[in-house]
Amino acid sequence: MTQAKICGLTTPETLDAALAHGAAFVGAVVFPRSPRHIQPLHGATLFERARGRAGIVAVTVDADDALLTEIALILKPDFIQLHGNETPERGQKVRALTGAGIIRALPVSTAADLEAAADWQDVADHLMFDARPPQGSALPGGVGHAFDWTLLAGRSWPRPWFLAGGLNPDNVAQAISLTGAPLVDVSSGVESAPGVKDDGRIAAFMAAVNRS
Ligand SMILES: O=C(O)c1ccccc1N[C@@H]1O[C@H](COP(=O)(O)O)[C@@H](O)[C@H]1O
Repeated sequence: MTQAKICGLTTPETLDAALAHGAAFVGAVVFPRSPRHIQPLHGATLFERARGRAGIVAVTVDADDALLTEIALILKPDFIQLHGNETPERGQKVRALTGAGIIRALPVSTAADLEAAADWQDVADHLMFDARPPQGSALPGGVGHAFDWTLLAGRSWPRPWFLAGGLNPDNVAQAISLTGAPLVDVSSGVESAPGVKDDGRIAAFMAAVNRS
């Protein structure tokens, strides 16, 4: 059965909705340019209710050691999601520095982009295939952009993997059926406006995943 991560949660109500509907992972985005940005201290208070009920993921973009240390000590995530230009060597260092598991987001627009997965097989606990954002995008993720899911059809990967990018309650069942994704990740597709999560859309997304 496919499991889901609901990302970019910023309120107790929407975090509770994600947990109540069975999200296996919940994400806090620590990236000031994002409309979903949360300070580690605020995130620690908010996400404590999820501890032991879902994997807590801190989404970071080329974060420096000082920020990663703050996240590790204060938010205490189960996983750090690397969503920037981090190398596998940097991934090893982030694991050692934070003690958290590693989710590596890989931007995809063509079949060649999938080859980067091999570089991460000894470093990442989970891979995440996310759409490469359109040129000029202010964010490397969370923009509701999808890639050609058929690129993943029939492929297998050395690590459990997430499908991300442009998923929503109306298309997630088709995305799972085409790709066989064991894990899916969503942010803007369960919002009513950028950064504003919607309980009803979270419920509908989870229902579609749970039916798949
Ligand atoms: O959500 C963000 O604001 C964000 C910022 C910086 C890096 C990653 C971000 N989000 C990640 O992107 C995926 C896909 O987003 P969407 O569903 O297409 O909106 C999201 O789930 C996060 O993991």
